[in-house]
Amino acid sequence: MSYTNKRHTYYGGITNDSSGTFQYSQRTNEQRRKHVTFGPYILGSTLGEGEFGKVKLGWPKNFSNSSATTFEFPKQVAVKLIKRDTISNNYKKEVKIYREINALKHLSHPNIVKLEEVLQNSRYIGIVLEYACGGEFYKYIQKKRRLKETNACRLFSQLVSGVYYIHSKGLVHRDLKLENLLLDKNENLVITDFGFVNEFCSRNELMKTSCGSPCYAAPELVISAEPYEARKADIWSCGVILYAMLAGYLPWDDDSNNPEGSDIGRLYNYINSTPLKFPDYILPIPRDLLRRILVPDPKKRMNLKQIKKHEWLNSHFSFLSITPDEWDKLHNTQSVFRLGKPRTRYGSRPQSSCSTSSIGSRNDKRDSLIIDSTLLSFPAPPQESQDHIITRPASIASDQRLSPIRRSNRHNRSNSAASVALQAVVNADREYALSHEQSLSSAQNIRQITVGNITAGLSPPQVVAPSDFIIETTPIKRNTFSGSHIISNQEKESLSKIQTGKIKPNSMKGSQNHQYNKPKTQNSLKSTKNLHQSSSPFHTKPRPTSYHPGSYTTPFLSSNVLSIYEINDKTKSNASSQTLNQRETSPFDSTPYLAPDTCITSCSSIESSPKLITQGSFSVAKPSVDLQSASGDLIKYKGDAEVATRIYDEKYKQRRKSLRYSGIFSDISCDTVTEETDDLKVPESLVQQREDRKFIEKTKVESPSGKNSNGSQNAHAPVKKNAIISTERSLNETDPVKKRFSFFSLYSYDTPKSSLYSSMDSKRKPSPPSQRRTKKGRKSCNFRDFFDYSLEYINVP
Ligand SMILES: Nc1ncnc2c1ncn2[C@@H]1O[C@H](COP(=O)(O)OP(=O)(O)OP(=O)(O)O)[C@@H](O)[C@H]1O
Repeated sequence: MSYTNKRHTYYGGITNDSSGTFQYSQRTNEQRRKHVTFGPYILGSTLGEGEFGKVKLGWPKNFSNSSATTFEFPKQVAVKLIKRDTISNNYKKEVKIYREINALKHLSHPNIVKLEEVLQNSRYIGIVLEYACGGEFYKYIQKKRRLKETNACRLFSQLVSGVYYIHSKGLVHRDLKLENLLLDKNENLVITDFGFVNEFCSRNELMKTSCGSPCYAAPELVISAEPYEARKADIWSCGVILYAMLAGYLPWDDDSNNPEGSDIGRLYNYINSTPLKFPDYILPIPRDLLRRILVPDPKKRMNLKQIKKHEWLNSHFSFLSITPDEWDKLHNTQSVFRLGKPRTRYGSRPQSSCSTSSIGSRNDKRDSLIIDSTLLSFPAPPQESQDHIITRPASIASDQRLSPIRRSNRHNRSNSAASVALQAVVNADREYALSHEQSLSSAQNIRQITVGNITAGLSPPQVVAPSDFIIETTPIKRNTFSGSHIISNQEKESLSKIQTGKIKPNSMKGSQNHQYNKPKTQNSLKSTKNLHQSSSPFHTKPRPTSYHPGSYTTPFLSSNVLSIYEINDKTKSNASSQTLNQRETSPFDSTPYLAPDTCITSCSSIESSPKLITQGSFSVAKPSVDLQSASGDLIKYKGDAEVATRIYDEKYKQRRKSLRYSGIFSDISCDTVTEETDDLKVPESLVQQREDRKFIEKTKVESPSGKNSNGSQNAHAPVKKNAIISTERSLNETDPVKKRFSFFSLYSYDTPKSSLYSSMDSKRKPSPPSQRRTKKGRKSCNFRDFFDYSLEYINVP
């Protein structure tokens, strides 16, 4: 059965002939004219649609095949196009974009989506991201109904490694969920959507802004008005994701008093009071891990360090023991340390970059560490990202909720696509089981076979791009029950080779570590099956979605939750009495005070071609103002004569050449937070910034004009208003103001259905930047202003 995945269609002159081999066909000028371009990229099919607009597949305009005999695939990217006018009046959206870009520039990890660059023209901002061709993770689970333990273990390890890395940088994701996970061509997990990212700055610093989706949000975000430990909230979300991987549905959705999950307060009370339940097929060891992660009390919840050491993840111990510093160094040494795709029955080589790998691993045999030489041959810059704001859900009909088919390609949080999809799978299962009560066991087998066949049929063409050569560092031999891969000595050697200097994963003793007596996979599965059989047909599976935002009805907040916030509002001091609405309007609100490094140059001409606005590092200087301009926003490709405008300073160019696979540059001042005990240390630079802030604040109080009591110019005045801007912003984060109401940040800011927001929006009419000040005196501004401030900041000598 042939398989054409339209989503990943490459229109750049490749034809797929009947024999399954790709050929390069000469593009005529006529064909070229049809191409829509954005800066140096030709845009292809729409990969998805989100809050900010479409995400398009892209590839370099001026790609030329260097080899006459073989075809090399151009590097594909995902271009997230954001219409400037959709964000110009929406500060929250501005902030999300800002956060996302800034965060991604500091993250360089194989399981975190990579920001290539950011371009803009007069109409669009384009965030160019690494293309995760494996598709959306929730669809992957949906296709498989639930993941095998080995596969779930592998993917969860990657999630943990990625999240640990994020935390090590002093950041927290705050919106981890299935919808924000993608897969790369090797079926590795890719964490995306850093729109809610924030920094936690110091040990146990608590956050005030609740983010994330209700299904994945830690209970403390909802049922308590206290600031929360953001890393622990991320860990909760990881637990929910793991549960969904293993069970095929989300936990805590069987409250008969709240069958639709429409009362969020009740749901979270239910979570707090009801022990976690597991379907029979989840085995004791992963159960144990889940029980320790999904603990409502964040203080009792496992931290990532403990999770990494859990028995269930022993087979991935070596991978998990690679420290954030080591990841950074690995990337800085021009070597790429990538995870290989689990072997499929079609062979071990990776799929072409044009293909999708979301079909899933068939064998789950490999989790080897691989040096992907293709990556060495491509100069690649920083990283990507995405944003998510959850739209205030409309109440959807139950039939809609059950539909596995999304109405459109639109990535609509209001329907919590992952939840809906998972629910549909489970419902289908249930229906099936009901209609085949007497022969459930055999029916299940048949279903499995059917799924297997479909999967096989859908497998993409097996094309080996010459550049897809992978060096597997060692033959894989397993000695664990799950078939998970353990790094062998040979691998260790290879690993050490690519690590220059003293880089050595701090612990490579994984192979000795997981020889505990777990049952063999087959047995496990067998026993699972038996259990499943025995429990059917009376086994009532919990519904797959306790909470998808689409299920909320109008009073989506339970009164008890609401009252907490009302009380908080009343008790706010004068200084902190600004309403939530007002707080929400500031683009600086809860924005990380990491020095902004995004350079948006003002577009003087209406029609200007996209310009590079992100340069990969906080220390990169502002691009020259006299940016070239050429015609065209999203323009039809007019042939080679058209020169794409792309701004690099020479220094940046050099860096991009010398560094592969990441936006982590050697001169980045983004410290790695290392763990001492169970908690992470604060980066020194952050401590310093905090001290500076305190000093500046003190100075401002003493003398607003920047002069000290002696009338002389304050010694720190040269730190300039830029630092003060940063200070003001970050001070806001540390205000002793009570936590802002959780759900306001969960829903879109301008959805007409949101009555809560409609009133806010009316108060949020933008005024000229110079006039805009919140009650706290923080200056707020539009997107352009916002980045201008960023520029000022980074230009401080
Ligand atoms: N790097 C990528 N590779 C492949 N597909 C992607 C990539 N980034 C985004 N997509 C696709 O585009 C869809 C929408 O992207 P994204 O989630 O980033 O948009 P968004 O504006 O943040 O919207 P939302 O907040 O509603 O999710 C995703 O669901 C995914 O299918």
